[in-house]
Amino acid sequence: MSEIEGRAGEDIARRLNRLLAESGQAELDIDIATRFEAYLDLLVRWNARTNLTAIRDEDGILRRHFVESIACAHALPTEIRSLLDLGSGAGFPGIPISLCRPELQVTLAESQGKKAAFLREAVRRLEIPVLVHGSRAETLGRTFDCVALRAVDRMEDAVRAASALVIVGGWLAPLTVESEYGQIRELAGPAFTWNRPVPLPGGDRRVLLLGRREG
Ligand SMILES: C[S@@+](CC[C@H](N)C(=O)[O-])C[C@H]1O[C@@H](n2cnc3c(N)ncnc32)[C@H](O)[C@@H]1O
Repeated sequence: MSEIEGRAGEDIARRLNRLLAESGQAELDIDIATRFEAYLDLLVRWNARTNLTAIRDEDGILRRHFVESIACAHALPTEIRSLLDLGSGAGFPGIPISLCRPELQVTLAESQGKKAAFLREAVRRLEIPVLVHGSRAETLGRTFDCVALRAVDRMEDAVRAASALVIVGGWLAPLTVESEYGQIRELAGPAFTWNRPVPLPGGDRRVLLLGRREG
């Protein structure tokens, strides 16, 4: 077993905490880290027969999906109470956010039926207070304190849809690459003012953008 795959005898919860420490983040309480282990197990098993995420190996999922989503969870404003993950796919970043920020009412919007079925099963197994909306986010009929989005195809449509679902005084939170900052600002429009981008772990100039809706 290579160093990248994990140290011999190291369980997933400990491996996740080691990766978090290596990326400068606080380690998770062992009960939360163990729930991430259950999530990983479910995801890998479903992904073997349903195309939930192109990243299929445990180490890739831990590094690319879990560590980045956990960093996002801790960087989101503390005052928010409701959060929508628009285009959640296999649950990123919404499920890690719910595990790390249990005070939040999290909604996952995912329009593909198989992915939404996976999300419902994950929410049931992990016993997290998360609502799964198995349709397009635009049909939700309500707004949120924060709308996060990550790797959603057709960025123009996604950013416009996400912007419209943020309450006045709330936050638009795209996880993206630094080079897309200008385009996202433009798409969100003049109602938003933007904080300095928050660097995300893992390289590739990945950032969390935080735009506050002023009107
Ligand atoms: C490439 S996946 C990314 C998933 C996840 N956010 C991630 O970072 O791994 C994008 C997902 O967004 C979903 N999607 C795109 N637009 C959507 C919308 N308006 N409402 C709900 N789901 C949407 C697609 O069905 C797809 O599963």
